[in-house]
Amino acid sequence: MSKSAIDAKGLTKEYSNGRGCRNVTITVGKGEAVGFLGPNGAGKSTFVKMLVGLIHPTAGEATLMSAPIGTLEAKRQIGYLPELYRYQEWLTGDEVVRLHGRLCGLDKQVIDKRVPELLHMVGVGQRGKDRVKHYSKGMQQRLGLACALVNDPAVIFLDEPSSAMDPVGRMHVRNILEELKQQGKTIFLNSHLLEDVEVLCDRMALLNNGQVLRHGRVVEVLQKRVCWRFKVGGFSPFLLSWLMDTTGLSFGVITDGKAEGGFTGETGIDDTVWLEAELESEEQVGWINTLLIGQGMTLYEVTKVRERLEEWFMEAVAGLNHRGEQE
Ligand SMILES: Nc1ncnc2c1ncn2[C@@H]1O[C@H](COP(=O)(O)OP(=O)(O)OP(=O)(O)O)[C@@H](O)[C@H]1O
Repeated sequence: MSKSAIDAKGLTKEYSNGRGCRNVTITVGKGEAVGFLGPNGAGKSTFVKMLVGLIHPTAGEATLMSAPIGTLEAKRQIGYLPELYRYQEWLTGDEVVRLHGRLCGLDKQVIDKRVPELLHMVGVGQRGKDRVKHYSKGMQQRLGLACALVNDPAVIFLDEPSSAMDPVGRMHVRNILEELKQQGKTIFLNSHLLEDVEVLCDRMALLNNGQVLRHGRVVEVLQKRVCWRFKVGGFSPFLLSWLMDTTGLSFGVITDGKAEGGFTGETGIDDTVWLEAELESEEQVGWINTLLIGQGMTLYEVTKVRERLEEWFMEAVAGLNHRGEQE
């Protein structure tokens, strides 16, 4: 039995206008969470639609829990929350989830037990008695999550699951996904919320113009660049250029409020600042400390700052020829 939940080889969908998703090869282990990132129009939804069997690939192949995509065997094992899907607005929330349960072939006893539990879990609760036409967009997304989970799937595909939600709703969804991951579910998350990907996902792939540009384990991607911050007193612009010349490193001065007592660079009214630099090794920290103290500065604090996924993303897509939705 394969250890991978998703195994795609050269999966391609070329729409008649030449857009879509090209030659994507990706393996996701059982119980792993993977984040699929990319600018608007990069091909994320297209890739997921192929995996869940909604559209046919024009080339390549893939399996889900060892079953070829598009087959009933594969579909039985997945849950799918499409992006901003509109549910039957004449039904109540409770009826919508029950309908999904029946479409999945669940027994009535299972549906009777599971639907109220799910509505409670996703935060729809008693609003499940209201018609969907009275739901906000965020509430519809909560309902969609309940629908996606009704068959207790092994692999869950979520396309921007909390894009219409307020911050409290987003945190709620993140907690639900963390809980599902702890239960051993495989999660495939398309998201622009990089913080969610950073917190939740083991691995990530970055798509641009339909192709995977970068991929890797989230911790490894984020550990490649490590910045250090030094809080120093007695600072002056002259010392900054001296420091850069001596070390050959580039130092930034943080003045945007992250530092206590920002450096104005003009009058030296407040000479306590945070200096930030990307270092090649931890050994350089001691060397810089010695240099700073040697120049008469007071060293208050040294901290390691991991790169955030958001910064990584901005850097990865900067300067790219991203076609997006343009001609
Ligand atoms: N049915 C279709 N026919 C033709 N082109 C399409 C179709 N669906 C999507 N596209 C195009 O394929 C490309 C990929 O679209 P897709 O929706 O997969 O991107 P995405 O990464 O999910 O974007 P977003 O982040 O905005 O949701 C886009 O250029 C889009 O315009």
